[in-house]
Amino acid sequence: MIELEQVSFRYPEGEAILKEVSFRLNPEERVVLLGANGCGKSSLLKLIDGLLDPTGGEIRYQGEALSASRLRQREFARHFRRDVGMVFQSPEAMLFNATVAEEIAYGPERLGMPEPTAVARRWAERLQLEKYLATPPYRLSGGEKQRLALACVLACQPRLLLLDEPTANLDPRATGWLVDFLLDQQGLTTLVTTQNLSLATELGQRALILGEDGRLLYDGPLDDALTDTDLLWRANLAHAHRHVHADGTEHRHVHAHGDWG
Ligand SMILES: Nc1ncnc2c1ncn2[C@@H]1O[C@H](COP(=O)(O)OP(=O)(O)OP(=O)(O)O)[C@@H](O)[C@H]1O
Repeated sequence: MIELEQVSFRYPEGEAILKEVSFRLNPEERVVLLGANGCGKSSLLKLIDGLLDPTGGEIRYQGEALSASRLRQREFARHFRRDVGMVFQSPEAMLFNATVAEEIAYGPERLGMPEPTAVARRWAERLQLEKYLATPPYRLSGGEKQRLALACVLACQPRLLLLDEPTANLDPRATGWLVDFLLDQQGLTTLVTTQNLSLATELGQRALILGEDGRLLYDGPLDDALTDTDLLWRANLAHAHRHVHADGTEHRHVHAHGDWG
């Protein structure tokens, strides 16, 4: 469905963020993207969403190279934008309409889907936002904004869904809803970033782990990655802390993030 070949990226005047990253997402795969803060996960999702252009290598969507110039071509842009949806880590970045109802209806309307107002109402209900339909998005709480951002993207029925830390602001009920929703979807490919390794297992079976040097450290079964302390340590996804015993002796424990036992 989407293929990255030796993709490198740097922001203008910045250091290299991603170095020769290659992988392929197959239709209906559920993949979790893991890595320490600042290693380039959000940048990678933005590259796949066509919002940034690689500085090296190539990204292909259904066999066609993705680039700024290709995305200026109306037919391709329409088809790509219809198929691919992304929810940003900071939901504010994508909320700009006057009301929640208009915000959710915006995407379906632009894509020419039938009855965008009814679609917006339905998604507001699913994400328990119906009482805010006439409210400006900026008045919502952090978790409500996150649910609204999800509603906006899901209402467009994407085939490839890119979610950047989608549960960071969500309470357990909304997190459970999202996990169940994603499990129930047929024909959907998902790439999700999370710092919560306990939740990761609910979001995918395959893990991509980015190292702090911008290279892909691991591509394989999530379960295997989560039991590989050395790998997690190298990716800075594990932490160590001291245990002091009653007799005064000490020793260090290594834990994966999200597992503070
Ligand atoms: N617009 C930008 N211009 C320049 N540098 C940027 C920009 N956006 C991000 N960066 C830098 O790129 C690096 C990777 O950022 P990115 O947001 O992709 O990391 P991340 O893995 O998603 O981090 P986190 O887990 O903290 O969300 C960081 O060092 C960041 O400071």
